[in-house]
Amino acid sequence: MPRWSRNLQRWTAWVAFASSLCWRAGLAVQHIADPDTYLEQTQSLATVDHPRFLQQLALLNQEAARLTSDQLWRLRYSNAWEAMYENDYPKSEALFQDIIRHAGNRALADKASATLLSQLMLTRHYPEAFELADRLAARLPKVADAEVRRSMLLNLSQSLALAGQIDLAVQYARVALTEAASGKSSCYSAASLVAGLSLGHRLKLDSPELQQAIQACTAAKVPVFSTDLQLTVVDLYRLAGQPHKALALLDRIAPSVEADGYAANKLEALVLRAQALAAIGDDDAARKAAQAVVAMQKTGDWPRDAYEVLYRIEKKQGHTAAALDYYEKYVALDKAYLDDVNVRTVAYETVQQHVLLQKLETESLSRQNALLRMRQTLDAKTAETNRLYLALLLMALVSAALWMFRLKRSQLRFKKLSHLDGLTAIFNRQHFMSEVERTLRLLERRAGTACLVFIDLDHFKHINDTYGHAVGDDVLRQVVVASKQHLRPVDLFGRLGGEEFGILLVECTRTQSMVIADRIRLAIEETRVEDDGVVVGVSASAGLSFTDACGHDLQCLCKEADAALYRAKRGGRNRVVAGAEYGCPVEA
Ligand SMILES: Nc1nc2c(ncn2[C@@H]2O[C@H](COP(=O)(O)OP(=O)(O)OP(=O)(O)O)[C@@H](O)[C@H]2O)c(=O)[nH]1
Repeated sequence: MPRWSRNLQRWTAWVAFASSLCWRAGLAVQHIADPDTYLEQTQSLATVDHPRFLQQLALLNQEAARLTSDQLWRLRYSNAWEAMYENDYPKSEALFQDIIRHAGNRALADKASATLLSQLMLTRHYPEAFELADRLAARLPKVADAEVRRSMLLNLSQSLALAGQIDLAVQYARVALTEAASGKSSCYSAASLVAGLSLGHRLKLDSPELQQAIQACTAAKVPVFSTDLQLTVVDLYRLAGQPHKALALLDRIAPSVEADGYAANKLEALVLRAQALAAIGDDDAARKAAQAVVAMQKTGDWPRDAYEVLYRIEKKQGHTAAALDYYEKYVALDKAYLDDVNVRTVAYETVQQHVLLQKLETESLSRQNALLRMRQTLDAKTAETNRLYLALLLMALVSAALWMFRLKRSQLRFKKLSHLDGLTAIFNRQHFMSEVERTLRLLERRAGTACLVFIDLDHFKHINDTYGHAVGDDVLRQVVVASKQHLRPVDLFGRLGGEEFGILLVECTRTQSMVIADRIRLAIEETRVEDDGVVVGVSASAGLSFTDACGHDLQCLCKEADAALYRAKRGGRNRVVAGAEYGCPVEA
């Protein structure tokens, strides 16, 4: 079994370690003159000089009142890191979450997210870890800070490798390696790449990635990582069935393992030694090494592999009871390991399904929104079209009403014109007669009186013949104007034809009618029309008939008025003659 796959705790521990080492170590600062520098310098001491880190952190917490809001958030990050270091995971998680949600400092929130991811993996909170990994992966393209990016890339690589996503894990590690700016960061990134390849069973003794990582970590003087990579080589010898080479290398790096004082490497070296010794048949030495491992740690992957070595040795030597005891212990720890692998895989798959579902829901929601927006646009367009139709309808209605109004007006005008004489604009014969008839009917009902007057211009032919037809027309118009001046609105006035006119004087006695008719005659006589300096005059004869003689019979009235007119002409013209009173015409 490759060492990376059996050793989650070991890997997560050094990823966190690598993340913390990213912070530049500087000179010691004894007092807080510049809080920004002091904060940065304190965090850089976290792994290189932990007691001093604690001392400075305490001072910073004492002086918290002097810090700005942003400095307080950075102090909170150091407090969270310390809580994580002390295995107070609930406290560190609460602090990291608070920074992620409320710090308002994007770079600090990203840094906290990356560190929290490493903690969630370490504490086996896989669903939360993979959800956070998903968010970090989405956030990664927007992260500009090189150190925060590397921390995110390393943690993503680790968590994805442990979820069985080797391709992605290797890809993230390669990106981190490409972006590595310093010797140390090259070492961490190259080591991460080796870890990913090893977990995916893709690492060989001659893999260039392994040589590159060893060189990078040796050059950068990161002994813990150099030793760790040498242990990887030992493991590859073991897997390749070369236990002697494995033991030789273990002997060579033993001083470094001791000098580093890194417990995980010590345990790893012991397990590998036990396995190699067992492989060459040195059971006693193998037993001793394996027992040293279980003495140091009771649970986890190292004791599991140690128990396996012990079980095989006891079995080989026929110590059935001891073999069974070790076997049970080995199986229990192996089951725990396999369970953990399953939990990781299921957690990763569940998170991916959840993310997919969320994406689908978001897509479906955005589709619904688009549909809603289209519907709203359509509704707005329909409303606009309806308004347009309404406006058009209104315009059509107004136009129709206007057209009808004009039609009616012109109809009325035509009707009025059809009632009038074209030359003089008084009633024409037909309308005059019908109006006289209607008025007589009204008068008859209330026993009113009326006088019908027929007027005929004298020798009008002579005027036409002498001065022309146009002068004759002028004379006709002037005669009408002069006559109208002696009529009331209630009286009816019409042109009966040629130079002949009719008047109905309403509610007039015989005497009053005679007076009015004579005034009209005089007015006509006084009418003058000028033509090229020549003054043209005219006279008229009139015949009257009365309702007191004819009753309200139009025919009788016409006949009597006509007869009276005839008599006026015969009598010498330019005069008014009344119709018979009981048949006797009276001459005015
Ligand atoms: N200028 C003009 N002349 C008209 C019009 N209508 C009829 N006349 C003329 O009026 C004249 C009427 O002539 P007559 O019927 O002989 O009557 P008169 O000449 O007036 O003679 P007495 O009625 O007997 O006095 C004719 O010459 C017609 O041509 C018109 O609208 N305009």
